[in-house]
Amino acid sequence: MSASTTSSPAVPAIEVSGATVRYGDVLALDDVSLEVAPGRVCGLLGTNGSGKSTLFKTVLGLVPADHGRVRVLGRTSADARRAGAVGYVPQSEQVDWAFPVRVRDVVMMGRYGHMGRRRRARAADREAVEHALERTHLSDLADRQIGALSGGQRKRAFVARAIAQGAAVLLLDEPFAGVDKRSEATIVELLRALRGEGHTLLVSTHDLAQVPVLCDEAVLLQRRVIAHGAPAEVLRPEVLMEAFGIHSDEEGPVWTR
Ligand SMILES: Nc1ncnc2c1ncn2[C@@H]1O[C@H](COP(=O)(O)OP(=O)(O)OP(=O)(O)O)[C@@H](O)[C@H]1O
Repeated sequence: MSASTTSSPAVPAIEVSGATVRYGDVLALDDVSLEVAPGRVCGLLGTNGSGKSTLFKTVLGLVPADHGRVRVLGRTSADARRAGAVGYVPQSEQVDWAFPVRVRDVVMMGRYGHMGRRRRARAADREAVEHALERTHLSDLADRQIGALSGGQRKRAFVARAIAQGAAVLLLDEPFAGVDKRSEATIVELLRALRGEGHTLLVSTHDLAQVPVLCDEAVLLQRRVIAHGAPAEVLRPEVLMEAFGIHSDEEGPVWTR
């Protein structure tokens, strides 16, 4: 399935300009500006609490910015969500895994925007769900309760939901956290395929070794944007050391705080 909402290359897929977000006294984002062009994969890097999830929620319009402007494919966040143009894979901690729902039902949620008010699934919706389950290698687990899956399988179920939605812009909050190497490889392969189909991806990760493999560009966030550019530029040891106190060893970059 190719990206369902296309746009002129001149219109950024994601545009955040001067966004400041507070939770009470906590300043989570401070004057953040970021543009991601359509069809690009952008890695979002930062230590715990640096504002990555807040940035996703701001792009989705779930957390309001005190100042600044957010556009997704030239639309407001609310319009982009209504049009199904933006899909979200949340962090695992943000999901209630005890909620009694089957994997197939989770993936079907991605189709809600395509259904009428009564949310009656049509053949096209069922086909999209089966296709997404196949692409994420979850067809055999489709009738299981979501809470009865492994961490990696759960992640894949949410990626499947975003695929079924057909969103042009996908926001993935730590898709590799807590997944084994096999699920990680499946997810990387999928994300690359989605990129090849013209989707735009913003992917947060603590796995720095994954960034040059997957991403066209990377952003270092520490409440503010510290650096944004090609992975090789952003992952330079001196930039990481200055921003986060990260050093490299023979296995790649290592977070030290
Ligand atoms: N609902 C909330 N209420 C109050 N403070 C919050 C809330 N959500 C996040 N914060 C605070 O905002 C800051 C940014 O949090 P955020 O979750 O965006 O960071 P993150 O980079 O996604 O972190 P992690 O890597 O641990 O997921 C942190 O100081 C956090 O404690």
